[in-house]
Amino acid sequence: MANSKYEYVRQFETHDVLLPDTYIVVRIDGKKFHEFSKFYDFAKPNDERALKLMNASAKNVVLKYKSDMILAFGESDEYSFILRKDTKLFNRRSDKIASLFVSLFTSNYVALWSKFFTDRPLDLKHLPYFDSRCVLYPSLAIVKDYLSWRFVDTHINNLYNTAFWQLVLKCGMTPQESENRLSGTVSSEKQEILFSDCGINYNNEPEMFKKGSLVTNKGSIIHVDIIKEIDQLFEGY
Ligand SMILES: Nc1nc2c(ncn2[C@@H]2O[C@H](COP(=O)(O)OP(=O)(O)OP(=O)(O)O)[C@@H](O)[C@H]2O)c(=O)[nH]1
Ligand SMILES: [Mg+2]
Repeated sequence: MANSKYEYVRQFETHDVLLPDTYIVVRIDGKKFHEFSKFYDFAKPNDERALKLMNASAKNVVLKYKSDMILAFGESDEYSFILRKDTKLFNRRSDKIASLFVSLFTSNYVALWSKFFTDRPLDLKHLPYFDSRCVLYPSLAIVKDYLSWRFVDTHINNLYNTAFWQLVLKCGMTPQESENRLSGTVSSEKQEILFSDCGINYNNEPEMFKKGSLVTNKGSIIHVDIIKEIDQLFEGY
């Protein structure tokens, strides 16, 4: 197309190119999923259908960009996609990567919804949407700490939420009473409360709830102890 006198406005576009030779993590997070999960009556604290839908959507993102991907990890309404430090994807433009990942994820989430929520169609006034950001990590050691952070977060949140909701749903406590019961307790005490008050052995809870979900760059979805496996997961990167 011929240049027009308006062409100069292009100069105002900035391209935020991510530093070379640096690991890129794209993290997406459900917007207002507290409300969204309430509207669609997600099971508390973990809805298996919702988590599997997140995993299936993430798997399709991983497979689309598998040669650039090391792995992805998800819990609750969030997913992190960890890219190779030498990726040249979209010339390492941050806006492109963040926006394409989150729109591909969201379109998959919507398209696959009915496969997991078989008797609850999506309501046009309550559609899912996600935010997205690219974060750079300069060394493999820090990338490992990043993944370990998300894994430990999964564990801490899940233990608290499991104990909190079991005390409410099984023991008939009010949310305030349940919060008071758990206030100031460490992990082992929460597990003990779960066992003594609710008859639940935390070790027997589903692996996906306790450990989150990891998508390998071949598209397998696994639930592993990230801290134990951390070096193996990043071997060769
Ligand atoms: N019941 C239920 N709720 C879930 C599940 N997964 C995610 N959620 C909800 O999603 C929220 C995710 O946390 P946040 O991302 O901090 O909250 P948010 O409402 O999405 O807020 P923003 O991300 O800031 O928009 C949780 O606090 C829960 O309320 C689930 O499996 N079951
Ligand atoms: Mg959220």
